[in-house]
Amino acid sequence: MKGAPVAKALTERLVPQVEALVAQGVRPTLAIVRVGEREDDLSYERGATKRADKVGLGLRKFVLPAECSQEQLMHVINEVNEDSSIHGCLMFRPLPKTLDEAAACAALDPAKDVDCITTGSLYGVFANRPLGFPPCTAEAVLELLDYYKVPLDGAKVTVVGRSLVIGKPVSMMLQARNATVTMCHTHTRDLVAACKDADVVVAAAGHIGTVGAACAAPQEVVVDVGINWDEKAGKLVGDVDYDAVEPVVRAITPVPGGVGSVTTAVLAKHVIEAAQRMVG
Ligand SMILES: Nc1nc(=O)c2c([nH]1)NC[C@@H]1CN(c3ccc(C(=O)N[C@@H](CCC(=O)O)C(=O)O)cc3)C=[N+]21
Repeated sequence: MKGAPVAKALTERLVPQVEALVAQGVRPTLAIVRVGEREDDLSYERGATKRADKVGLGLRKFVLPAECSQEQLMHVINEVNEDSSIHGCLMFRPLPKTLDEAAACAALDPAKDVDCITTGSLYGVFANRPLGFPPCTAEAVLELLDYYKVPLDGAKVTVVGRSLVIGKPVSMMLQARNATVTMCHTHTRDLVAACKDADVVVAAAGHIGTVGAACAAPQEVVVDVGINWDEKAGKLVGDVDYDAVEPVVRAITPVPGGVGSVTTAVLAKHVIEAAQRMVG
């Protein structure tokens, strides 16, 4: 299951919406806030930049060194908040450990929160109410499954990983679609059994090789959300051992070229919606 056709279908719907806003004198604009040079952040930034070009979004990049102070970061977030030509903000996470991530997230104007980093938006996801936007990556997982007509109602879905960025919210969103969700993590006793028994496995652990050959079964649809830098191979890889799992399972997403490309399309969709709401 490649991401490109899903992203293309989404993008095609977005272009006329951007044109309509531009005709009203508003160019929907995304601010990217990046601290440091993490490979997964840089990958997202490359993808988002290409997507912004395709869709016709404005893009403003705010880059700080990994050793920056909390004050410098807060200053940037404030600048994003105050600038009325910016409609949405994506701040890459995790931030370096020296920074207070929760305080930085809380400082963003909720109206510009296109990736669900503020508490109100998160509440919306957990309460299944349309407040703000869900995380782009979590929504991308659902867009991808819908595009490829993978049934969710009553399906057994195993989510591997419990982060606030992806594992927890995607679990809530799958549950809202009436899936029976099993959340697995580092202390799960039998990850292999939880995966082998599932109709859908969402791998979002953030570690290379979390889902290996032993987890694969013929009925499984595997969505690999991981973006890891493989030092040995010198390339980006997911959480799933693709070569070992792919021959066994019903379907699987590649990395790169899977969820990531859909994520950038969802991000563009959110920025446009944020701009539409601000125009009124
Ligand atoms: N607040 C926050 N939310 C995130 O969702 C988040 C984050 N921080 N930090 C970094 C990771 C990583 N991530 C990616 C998303 C898309 C691509 C993407 O578009 N990938 C292209 C390839 C782009 C390239 O590498 O040239 C693809 O898979 O085809 C990559 C990585 C989201 N993350």
